[in-house]
Amino acid sequence: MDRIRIALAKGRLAEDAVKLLKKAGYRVPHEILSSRKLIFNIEDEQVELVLVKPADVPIYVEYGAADLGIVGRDILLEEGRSLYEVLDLKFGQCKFVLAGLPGFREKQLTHRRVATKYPRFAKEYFRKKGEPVEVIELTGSIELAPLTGLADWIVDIMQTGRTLKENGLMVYEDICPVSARLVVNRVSMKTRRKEINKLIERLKSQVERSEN
Ligand SMILES: Nc1ncnc2c1ncn2[C@@H]1O[C@H](COP(=O)(O)OP(=O)(O)OP(=O)(O)O)[C@@H](O)[C@H]1O
Ligand SMILES: O=P(O)(O)OC[C@H]1O[C@H](OP(=O)(O)OP(=O)(O)O)[C@H](O)[C@@H]1O
Repeated sequence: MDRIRIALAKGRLAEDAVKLLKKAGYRVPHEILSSRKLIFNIEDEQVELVLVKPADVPIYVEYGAADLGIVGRDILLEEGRSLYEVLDLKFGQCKFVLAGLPGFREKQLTHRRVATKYPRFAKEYFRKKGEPVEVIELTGSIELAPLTGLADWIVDIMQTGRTLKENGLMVYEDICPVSARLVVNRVSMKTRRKEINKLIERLKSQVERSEN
C-alpha cells in the first residue's frame, strides 16, 4: 500500500513540526531541515514527508497529493480550501491583528486602504464589519505600508509585538488566534481512516503531554 504522505510547511513551522513528529515516535531523518531534498521516508513507518511552501500546503491536501498537512491557521483562513482541520498542534502561536499608526482611528476617512499578505481574509473581516475598504496585497514587510502612506491599516500576524513596536504601530483590534494545525484530505479521511486516525492519535497525545 502507498505510504501516507504528510505535507509540511517549510520555514518557521518546520522545526517544531519535526520536533513533534519525533516526540511522537516518528524517526524523521535528521537532514530534513538542512538538505535540499523535498521528500523523506520515515523509517519503520508507512509514512513520508514532503516539504512545501506554507501557502501550498492546503493545495496539496485538497487535491490529495498529500493525505495530511501541517500548516498555520492563518494560511487555512486565507485559502479557504476544502479539507478537514483535525488538530491544534499548539506551536506557531501568534494572532491576527488590525494595526496602524496611533491616532489613526479618529481620522474621518471615506476611503481606507488596508495592506496585508492575507487579502481574502482581510476582505471577509471588513465585509463582516460592514466597513468598505480597499485591500492591497503585499508579500512581506507589511508594517511599512502605514509608514509610507501606502495604506492606513494593516491586517497581519503578531507574535511578540516587536515588529509593530519597532515601527511605531499599535494594535487596534485582536482578530483571532493562530497556531499550527493538522489537516486531512477529505477522501483520505474515509479511504485510509484507520491509519490516519492512528497518526492523529499519536500526535494528539504528544501535544497533550507537552501541554502538561
Ligand atoms: N512572527 C511569527 N511568530 C510565530 N509564528 C509565525 C510568525 N509569523 C508567521 N508565523 C506562522 O508561521 C507560518 C510560516 O511562516 P513563514 O514566515 O515561515 O512563512 P511565510 O513568510 O508565510 O511564507 P514564505 O516562505 O512563502 O514567504 C505562518 O503561516 C504562521 O502560521
Ligand atoms: O510580533 P513579532 O514577533 O514581531 O512577529 C510578527 C512579524 O512576523 C511576521 O513577519 P515575517 O518575519 O514573516 O516577515 P515578512 O512578513 O516581512 O516576510 C509578521 O508578518 C510580522 O511582521
